[in-house]
Amino acid sequence: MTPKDDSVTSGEVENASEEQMELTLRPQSLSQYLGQERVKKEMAIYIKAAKQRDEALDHVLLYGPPGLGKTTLAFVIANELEVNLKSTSGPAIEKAGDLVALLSDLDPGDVLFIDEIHRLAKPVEEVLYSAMEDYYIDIVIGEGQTTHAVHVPLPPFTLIGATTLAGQLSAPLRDRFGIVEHMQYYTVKELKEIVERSSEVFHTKIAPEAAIELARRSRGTPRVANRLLKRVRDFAEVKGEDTISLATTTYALKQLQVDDEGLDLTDRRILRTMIEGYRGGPVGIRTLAANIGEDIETIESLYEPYLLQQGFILLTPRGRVVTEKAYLQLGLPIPGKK
Ligand SMILES: Nc1ncnc2c1ncn2[C@@H]1O[C@H](COP(=O)(O)OP(=O)(O)OP(=O)(O)O)[C@@H](O)[C@H]1O
Ligand SMILES: [Mg+2]
Repeated sequence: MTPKDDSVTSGEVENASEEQMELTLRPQSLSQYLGQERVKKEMAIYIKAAKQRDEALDHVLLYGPPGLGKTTLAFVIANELEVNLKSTSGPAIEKAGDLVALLSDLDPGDVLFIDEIHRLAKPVEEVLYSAMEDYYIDIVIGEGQTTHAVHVPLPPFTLIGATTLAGQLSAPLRDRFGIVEHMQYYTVKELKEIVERSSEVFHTKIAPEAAIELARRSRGTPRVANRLLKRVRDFAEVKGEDTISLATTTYALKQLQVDDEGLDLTDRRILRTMIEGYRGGPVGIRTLAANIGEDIETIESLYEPYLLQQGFILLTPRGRVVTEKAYLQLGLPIPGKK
């Protein structure tokens, strides 16, 4: 089996139909946006203050693992500010000129959303510094003898940057965000509400205990919860159930190879490789990535944070090590214990 086959709980968007699903399910306002209570409370205050002063909201950096709702929140913020949002991503802005075009097209107070902001090209990032700090850009036009600098003033705007790897952001860029919000994994209770809201949107019914089970096994991630819900709904439909039951949910999750802690094949492969190949670690990220055939960024942004948060692995100065909980989860004997 290739690593891509087990993407059922990966946080990344799989295809166009999933993107469509996300659009339909996306909350529009802060009140519809479930969970992330601390982030919401802070943002509500900053948004209100900016509106009262009739100023652009300070620049916002949203960071956290994939599928936790960073893009969704950026759109919600723009809605709440009652401004337009232009959306792009780090790798999509190839030249400084592309950024200038985007920025000069904004109306005062508008939001520019840059996803994967840690992947901006350096020259583009440098242009962003003065744009963020003082709302202007200096660009050089022409070649050789005819070059001259042009000073382009910009409308006051809000940059919302999203990243799964805040550690890869340069200090000067990071420092220019007045508001930095760390997105947390959702609680089971919050995910249950998300599952219930999504099933309403899908016009399906789900038993409360089935919703809890899905929530428990969704790696704290709304995108995963929605995706599992969709698959479980298929199983229920084929069985002719009109309300998704707990039994069908458990059965479907088993077929999808999602275990009782919400770990998928890749999670388990990571733990197994560390245990069987490296006596539980420490293992460096490169070694691990090469062994399981995933790229480093995916392991660092997607798999590792959840395994850490759930206490299956620990980070030590010499690399990651597995904990006893990992042995127990895989049903393997703990070394040195009878
Ligand atoms: N707070 C929430 N309440 C309800 N649904 C949510 C919430 N956050 C996210 N979702 C759902 O999860 C989906 C994924 O969220 P989103 O695309 O915003 O994640 P992301 O953090 O931007 O992920 P990535 O890092 O991969 O870009 C959304 O389409 C939405 O349906
Ligand atoms: Mg996103």
